[in-house]
Amino acid sequence: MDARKYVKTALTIAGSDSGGGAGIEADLKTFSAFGVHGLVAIISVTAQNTQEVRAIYDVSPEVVAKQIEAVADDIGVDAAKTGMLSNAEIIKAVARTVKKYEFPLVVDPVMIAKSGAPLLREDAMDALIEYIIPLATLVTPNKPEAEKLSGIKIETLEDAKKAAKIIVEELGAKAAIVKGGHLNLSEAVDVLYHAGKFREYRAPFVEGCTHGTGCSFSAAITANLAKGKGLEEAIKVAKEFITMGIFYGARIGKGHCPVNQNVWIEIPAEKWRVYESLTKAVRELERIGDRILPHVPEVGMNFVYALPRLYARTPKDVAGVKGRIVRFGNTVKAVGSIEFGASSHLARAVLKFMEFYPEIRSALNLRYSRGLIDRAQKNGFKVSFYDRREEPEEIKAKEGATIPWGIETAIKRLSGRPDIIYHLGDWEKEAMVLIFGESPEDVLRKLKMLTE
Ligand SMILES: Cc1ncc(COP(=O)(O)OP(=O)(O)O)c(N)n1
Ligand SMILES: Cc1ncsc1CCOP(=O)(O)O
Repeated sequence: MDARKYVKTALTIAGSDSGGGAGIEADLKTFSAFGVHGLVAIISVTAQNTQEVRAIYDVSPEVVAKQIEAVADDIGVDAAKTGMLSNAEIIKAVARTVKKYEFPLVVDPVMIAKSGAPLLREDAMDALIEYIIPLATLVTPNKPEAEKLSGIKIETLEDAKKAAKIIVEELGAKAAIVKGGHLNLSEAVDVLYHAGKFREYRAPFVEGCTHGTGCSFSAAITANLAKGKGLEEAIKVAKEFITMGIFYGARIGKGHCPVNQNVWIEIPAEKWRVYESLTKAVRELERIGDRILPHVPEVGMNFVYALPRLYARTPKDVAGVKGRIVRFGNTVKAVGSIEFGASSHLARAVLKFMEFYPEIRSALNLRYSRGLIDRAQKNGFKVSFYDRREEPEEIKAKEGATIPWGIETAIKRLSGRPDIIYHLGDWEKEAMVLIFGESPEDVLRKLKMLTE
């Protein structure tokens, strides 16, 4: 078996961003997120952070060409992209060199950094149009870049379509996608012109981090082309990837924070870890069910585990037992499967707790009894409580607000992190004890100490 054919490679010909948000660094992280081996030809070193570009030092055109040849001749390139190309001499060297190979080439016509610094010299624009655009499988300009390339003003979606068509039919690219991030529409709409047809890609505008979006989007398309996807499918995946990367952006630095490329693999990986760990813990709970039985509330129990704090925002990001855990003969039993979004009450309790203590991601509920609280205190657990009768009217009036209010009240009442929070109930509300821990195993450990 020749395992080499299963490893796909993508080459980025671009500048380095010392802040790790855009350029080569964003491209490599994106390639990795798609399981593609990344190759590089660095054209420029920038001293850059989230606020500014402090210096630019271009590599010689000869060394740029040598980098491309070195990797293409030995390793092979399944797809490539260009980013910052900086000057006309580098542009000509890149064009001369890539022409010798047959890989698909995605061109992100980088001109100006988000911080406002020019990354393409004024006099290099003509060279970009003359030498690079005609070699492009796809060009991925944003609005200002598309305006420069096409020579038309873009205000509407129709203008974006015209610009994409000009880039293909007049400048010679095979396809062009004009990104709608700057278009003041209610959605982020990108317009592709390819094989004589238009196609729109839509995604909701999300609040988040945008430094490196152009680089990461074009790198995601390149990685998917390297994996053998067709152009339109590669763009569709890249659009999902970038929307997620912006939403879960890495909030670092004081300026434009960068896209989070890791999220594409980290959320699915963390979801699996959460699922596995909770499944094991629920099985163990069922195994020791006879001693849990007296503590099962009338409404049943749940056992939850949230994604890490960066990704835990709503109950959908918290796994729990569908249908809860109930009394079953002389033991307890999970009614349904473990699913994200299966819990409402406990999920909201954990999400609120994580705002104060992000490491506390798991919880379980029991029927309140004075005995349990006494045992908790004897075991050295930190215990706090809230009184539903003290709940302010405006919180009562808001759907789903009682539990977060109660958890916050109980946390603030205590100095230090509680292990257990209880409340004594109210009219038609059962008194309840909530055990919190870093993981389901941690919660189980506390539960075992309480119920021995
Ligand atoms: C080295 C380097 N290359 C490209 C850029 C552009 O990145 P950014 O300013 O975030 O713009 P988009 O990539 O989002 O279009 C850069 N800053 N540095
Ligand atoms: C009613 C209730 N109140 C606190 S925990 C609990 C039971 C579990 O509820 P959910 O399944 O919504 O987490």
